Amino acid sequence: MNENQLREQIVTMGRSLFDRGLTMGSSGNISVRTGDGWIMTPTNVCLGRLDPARLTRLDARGQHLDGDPPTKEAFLHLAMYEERPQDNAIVHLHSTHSVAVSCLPDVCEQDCIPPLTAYYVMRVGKLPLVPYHMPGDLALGDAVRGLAGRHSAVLLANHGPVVAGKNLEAAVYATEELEETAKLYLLLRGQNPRCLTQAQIDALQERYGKP
Ligand SMILES: O=C(CO)COP(=O)(O)O
Ligand SMILES: [Zn+2]
Repeated sequence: MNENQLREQIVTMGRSLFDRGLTMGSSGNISVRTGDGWIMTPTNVCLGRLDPARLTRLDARGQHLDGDPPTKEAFLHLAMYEERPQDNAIVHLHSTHSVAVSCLPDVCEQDCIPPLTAYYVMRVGKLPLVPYHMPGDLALGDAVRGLAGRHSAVLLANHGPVVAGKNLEAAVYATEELEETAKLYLLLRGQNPRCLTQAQIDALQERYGKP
């Protein structure tokens, strides 16, 4: 895809996510890696009403080139890209059920949501919790850097998911799968649901690879 197509794709995906209530107000941000840097959503914009011409462009060193000022979490996206050279897009949302899980007192910090379904295992896998820091806190970058090599998705405590994918479509699919599985997890809490076994997980990863 050329740069204009990537810009249009960010706008289309942002509108779709917002229109379906997957993020609210001016929350969330999206980025894609280009041949010579990144295109990101600007800070304090609604993902449902992005202007392709005003998206932020960063150079290969992460410096602001043009467009509106970048998301306050540009450093967090860059930290994740650094650890995941195979990925070219990142989506961060305040999707309600995922945020709810990130606030639970007894959440497992190594893996916040059990392997309830095949598609969750295929698109997300293990989901570590990143300790709470305020949005824009540079400490989030270090925390994510330590996890992103092994995990394509992380959950920021009391905040929301950050999900990488090989392209924007893949990152959005994984974010949607995460949100729906978080919803299932909350529906099933206290009911001792049957999860996929390790053998079932291994078989999925053998056929479809690790997310
Ligand atoms: O989700 C957000 C902060 O966590 C949104 O921040 P930005 O508007 O700076 O992208
Ligand atoms: Zn956020």
